[in-house]
Parts: sequence; C-alpha cells; structure tokens
Amino acid sequence: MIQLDKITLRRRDGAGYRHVLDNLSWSVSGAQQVALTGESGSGKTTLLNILAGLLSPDAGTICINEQFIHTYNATQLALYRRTIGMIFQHYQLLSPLSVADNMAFQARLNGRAVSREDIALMAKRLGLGDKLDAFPTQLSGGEQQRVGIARALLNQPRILLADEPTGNLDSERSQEVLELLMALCKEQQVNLIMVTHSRALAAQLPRQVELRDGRIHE
Ligand SMILES: Nc1ncnc2c1ncn2[C@@H]1O[C@H](COP(=O)(O)OP(=O)(O)OP(=O)(O)O)[C@@H](O)[C@H]1O
Repeated sequence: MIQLDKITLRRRDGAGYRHVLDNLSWSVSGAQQVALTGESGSGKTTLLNILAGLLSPDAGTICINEQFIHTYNATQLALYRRTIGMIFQHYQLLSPLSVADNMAFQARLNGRAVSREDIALMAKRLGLGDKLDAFPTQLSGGEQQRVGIARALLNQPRILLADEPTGNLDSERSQEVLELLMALCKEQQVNLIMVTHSRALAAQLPRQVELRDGRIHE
C-alpha cells in the first residue's frame, strides 16, 4: 500500500522556484498495477524517486507498506530501498557481467541468496533460457530489458517502479515486455508503478493516472 499525503517538491527554475509536485496526495493499494503518464517535465521521474526513497520532498508524508519513510534516516532508507525494484529505460546492465550474474546482481547486493535454479527459472519465464552465459552487448534491446526485469524481480521487491521501461523498444518488443512485466508482477503480488508516454501501453494496465500541475489526476 502506497499512501502519499500533501507532497510538495520545489525545484530551482531560473531565479526562482517551481513546484514540481504541489500538495500531491495519492494512494495505491497493494499489488495494484498503475500506469503513470504525464507530459515531459511533469514530475513522473521525480515522483518515482520519492517512492524509491532516493529523494525527499519539501513537505508531506509518505507511507509505504506501513513504513513512514519521510521520517527515516540514511540507514533506514538504505534498508527500505532494498525492498524496492527499479527498471529503467536504458537498461543499466553491467557489461562485464554475464546475463546470469546481471540477473542476480541486485538480490546478491542486498544479501539475498539466489540459486542457479532461481536464475534459470526466471530466465526461462522471460525467454532468456539460452542466454544465461551471454553478455549484455550480445543481446537485443528487448532481451536486455528482460534481464532488467529479472534483476528487479529476483530481488523479490514489494514495489516495482518502472521508468519508461519500453522507451527504447519498438512497438512489438514493447508489447512483449509489458505483458511479461504485468504477468510476473501479478504472479508475485508486486505493486507495479509504470511510467509510460504510450497511451496504448498505459491503457493495458488496470489503473491509469496522469501527473499534471503537480498532482495526480485519475
Ligand atoms: N536535479 C534537478 N535539479 C533541478 N531541476 C530538476 C532536477 N531534476 C528534475 N528537475 C526538473 O523537475 C521537473 C520534473 O522532472 P522529471 O524528470 O521528474 O519529469 P518527467 O515527467 O519524468 O519528464 P520526462 O517525461 O521528460 O522524463 C522538470 O522541470 C525538470 O527540469
């Protein structure tokens, strides 16, 4: 469950300040899948960063799965971040590591044991069963993004924040990636918040919201 109450965040804009998020309140129930849309610069990435505990708002309260993260110190935030998965437009895979090691990277960083079987099972589910020993540069964009999904999900997050996860892919690959992402999040009861510029993709998620004038509009 995500509960944001009266979140305000200002950014410097020329000589003054601009409210990127302006008294924003929003709630998302557990395991819901939500598409977050909005014009360029409307604050979508900013909002994801706040949910990820990477950015503190100027005002407002943030309650995520019963944790009031706006009250957390740096150590508590670091622990909180381990429960969050993130997927990016530019996959951010580590090129010297194999696909298998990239997949396990986040979970291992967080001290979670990931067996070869866990990795193989996830790879198979994502159609990457024969790519485990390959390196990121040997993969297509869609395959690299699927490795990014595996990396996030093997860490068993409660919430998955996806920032334009299909932004680099053609429409066929985008559709494939979205279907896998939604199916896996449903199976694992993961809360999915996905930023997208594509109306066609957004329409496939059970809930769509728009960030406009610093607030969420249903
Ligand atoms: N580090 C920063 N310092 C100052 N202003 C920033 C910073 N990061 C973002 N901004 C500003 O905050 C606003 C919101 O940016 P954000 O990246 O959240 O928008 P967005 O909706 O994700 O945009 P896009 O769809 O283009 O990715 C923009 O006006 C941006 O210029």
